[in-house]
Order: sequence, then C-alpha cells, then structure tokens
Amino acid sequence: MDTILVIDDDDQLRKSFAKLLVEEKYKVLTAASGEGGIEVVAHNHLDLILLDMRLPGMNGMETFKKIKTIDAKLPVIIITAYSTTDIAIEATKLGAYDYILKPFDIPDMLTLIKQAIDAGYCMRSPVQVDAASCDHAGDAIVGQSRLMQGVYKKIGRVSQTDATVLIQGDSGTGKELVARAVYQHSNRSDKPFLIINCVAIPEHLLESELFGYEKGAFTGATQRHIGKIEQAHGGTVFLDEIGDMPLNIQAKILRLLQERRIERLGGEETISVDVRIIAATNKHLEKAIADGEFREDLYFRLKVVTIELPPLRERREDITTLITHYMEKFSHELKVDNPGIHKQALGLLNRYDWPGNVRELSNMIQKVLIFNRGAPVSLVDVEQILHKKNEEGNQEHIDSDILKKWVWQQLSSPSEPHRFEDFMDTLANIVVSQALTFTNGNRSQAARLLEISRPTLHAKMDKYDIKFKIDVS
Ligand SMILES: Nc1ncnc2c1ncn2[C@@H]1O[C@H](COP(=O)(O)OP(=O)(O)OP(=O)(O)O)[C@@H](O)[C@H]1O
Repeated sequence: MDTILVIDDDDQLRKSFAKLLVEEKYKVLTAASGEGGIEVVAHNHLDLILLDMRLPGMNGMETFKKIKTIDAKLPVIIITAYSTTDIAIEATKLGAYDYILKPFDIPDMLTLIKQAIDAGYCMRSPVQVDAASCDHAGDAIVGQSRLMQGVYKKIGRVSQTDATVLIQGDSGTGKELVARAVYQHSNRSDKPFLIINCVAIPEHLLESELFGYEKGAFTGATQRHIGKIEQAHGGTVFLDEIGDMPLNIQAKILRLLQERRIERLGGEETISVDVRIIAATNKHLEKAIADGEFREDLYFRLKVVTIELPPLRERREDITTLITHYMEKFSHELKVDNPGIHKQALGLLNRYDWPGNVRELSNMIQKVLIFNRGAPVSLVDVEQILHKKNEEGNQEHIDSDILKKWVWQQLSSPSEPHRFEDFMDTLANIVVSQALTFTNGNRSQAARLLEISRPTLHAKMDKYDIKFKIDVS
C-alpha cells in the first residue's frame, strides 16, 4: 500500500484529502505544518507528499527544500493557490514532480498522484539485473540465457558513461526495465529520472510536456510551465516509444542532443540543460527513416550505444525461470500460497512462441493464478488460456455478430442515442461491471484483469455509477 503525506494547515482540507485517499486504498499521514511534515518524512517510508505552499511558520518552499535534503527522490506535488503559483513553479524547477492549482478536479488529482508515485517508484525502486528471481517487492530483469548475458554486459558498460542509449526490442521485452537499470547504475542515480511515453501523451501536449511553455504561449497557458527536460536537469530522461515522436519534436530533441539547449514554447530565452537521454522503441527505425517518419540525423545521434532486447522465443531457456519468478511474485501479491505448476503445463508454455514477450507471460501467470484460486496450474488451465487466445479470432467473430446486431438496432431506432461516445459508454459499463462480478467485487483484481490502474477503475465506476457491496481488496 502506498503512503501519502498531506502537509496542509487547513483542517478541513486535510480531512477531505485523507478520506478521499483512504477510499483509494492509500495509507495517509497528515501534518498541519512544515515542521510537523519534516518530522514525518524523517521517520517514515513515504511514496508521495502533497504539500500546500502557504503554511504558517516554515513556509512551503522552505519545507520543500528541507524534504529534498532528507529524500531527494521522494515525489512532491505542490498544492497552490493562484497567488503562490510563482513559488510553485520555482519548486518544480528544483525537482517537485508537479503543482496543482486550487480548486482542483479530483479525477485529475488522482491521475497526477498515480503518475507521481509511479515516477518515484521508477527512480527509487532498484531493478535487479541478471536475476534468477527477486524479492517480492522489487523488480528484476530475470533470465540467464546467453543473449541476456550480453544485455547485462552492455548495461554494465554504458551505465557509467554519459552516452545517449537507444534500447530496441519488440513490445514487452523489458525496454523500460533496462532503462531504469541503466539509470540506477549510472553516476546520475541520485538525480531525477523522468519517463516520457511519446505515444501515451497526445501529440499537441507532448511538446509542452517536454519543453515547457511561457505564459501566453497558447490559449490556456495562464502560467509558465516547466517541462520535464528542464525538470530533470542533472538527471536522466527516458523517451519511450521515440519511434512515434512527431518530426517537429524530433528536431528539438536533436538540438538538445547537439547543443544541450532548449527553449520553452513561446519563450525567447535559451536554457542550457544537462540531461542524459535514454530512448527506446519497438519500431524498425531504419524503415521509419526510409518512410520519412524518422530523422536520420537524430537516429545517428541516438544510436551511439544501442541495446537490443531479444524476443522471448529466441531465448527459450529463460521461460521456466520467468514462470517460476512470476508464480512466486503474484502468489505473494494475491496473498495465496504458490500453487505450483504441473510439468506438462510447463512444457506447453516452453513451446509457446510468446508474441507479447515477457509482458504476455507475466499477464498470463497473473490471470491463471486469479482463475485457479489456489489450485495447481494444470495442462488444461494453460491449454484453455492458450486455446482462448488462438480462438480469439473466432470468438471475436461470434461476439461481433451479436454486437453488430445491437448497434444496428440502435441505429435503426430514432429514439435511441446514436452518438459514438454513448455506444462506447455502454460497452465500457458492461466491461467494468462484468470484471467486478467476475472478481466478486474485488477492485484490485478487477483492475488487474482489465490491465488498468485502480484509480482508473474507480473513475469508471463513478462515471457509470457501478456499485459493489462486496469488496475484499
Ligand atoms: N527480463 C525480464 N524479467 C522480468 N520481467 C520482465 C523482463 N522483461 C520484461 N519484464 C516485465 O514485462 C513487462 C513489460 O516490460 P517493459 O514495460 O519493460 O517492456 P517494453 O519493452 O518497454 O514494452 P513496450 O515496448 O510495450 O513499452 C513489465 O511488467 C516488466 O517488468
């Protein structure tokens, strides 16, 4: 359970925050002053701090600086009123994760909290390299095949340099894990590590997210905003899915790599930044260059050092180790005894091609443990899951016939809503409700099954007014 400290002198606000966050299954500690907050930071393991800027006694900025001296990597979200935004911006320059203006939207706040905790986790939680397995809490790059030994050697060699690194490999092969390992073994490991997923952020926001903007740069830019690259000064930025980065932003990244400078959107000042770039892609960049989608000059800059991650089917000797590792890890998380796996089931999984690589393997183990509820994993269980995958084409065909009929009926009826969003809402409502029914109301398991976060699941339950009384999570 992640622990959040709320530092705010407003009793009412502290109480409402605590109530909201406890409902979201966070552990919450509170402090009414900067001094009190620092005491808590010094004596507890925390995952995030929500810090109000306006505090009696030691003010928000002083408190923030003190927190950073105690734990430089602990993510802090600044809560600010309009009048203290300038100070909040200063704090983001000094490494606060972000700031949020009062009054704020709760779903936005919960999303930001989740992002900040994830970012803190990636920075602070060590990735064990060359592992046979790992303790349950941490992450590990598991696998001792010859190909993975080559990867570990490269991680070791490049980490201590400041060279730009390009990590290439199919989806689910562990590129993000490797990026974290490179960062953690580097000379910059005590400085920030920020991840930008170039596909997850809408194109029109990506540029401002990376480079920041000045007040008035575009409609809605009411305040200066510090971008992630400037925020990571002295540290490392991981550009995930760089193969999908729009060409105009590629040009700016090239300039950053050549001149170590950036400009905020709408700004005239050129800012020197010292960041190490680690980039990753599952795209074939040479083809993207031939198709005019990726700049060749940027490619040459990026590929100073490359790490190639092999697909799982090319290192089959790691499959059993990975299965053992994930059986242990998820049994622990699901609080069940590791049920074990039959030899024949293991054999089948060793012969399977794993197109989704380690991510597919880990999802499969997680699902089979949830479905089995403590019973050993048999050949039939594994066959059923793999069979379902193979049959997915057919299944989709049957399901899509029913769906098509329903959509047709709706479209034919003048009284039914026809908006695309309404169709999607109806479907989403059914999916979330079914997942909760399936897991007997256990929200953590439902979120896991749907591969969404708990806050996202909760937001959807709120949106569709889905209520479940039984929640054993
Ligand atoms: N060698 C490995 N050992 C243990 N877990 C692994 C390994 N490789 C990947 N994983 C796990 O598989 C999942 C996917 O890994 P990751 O996100 O690093 O892949 P990726 O290559 O970045 O994928 P994508 O291109 O889709 O972003 C994660 O849960 C990660 O912990």
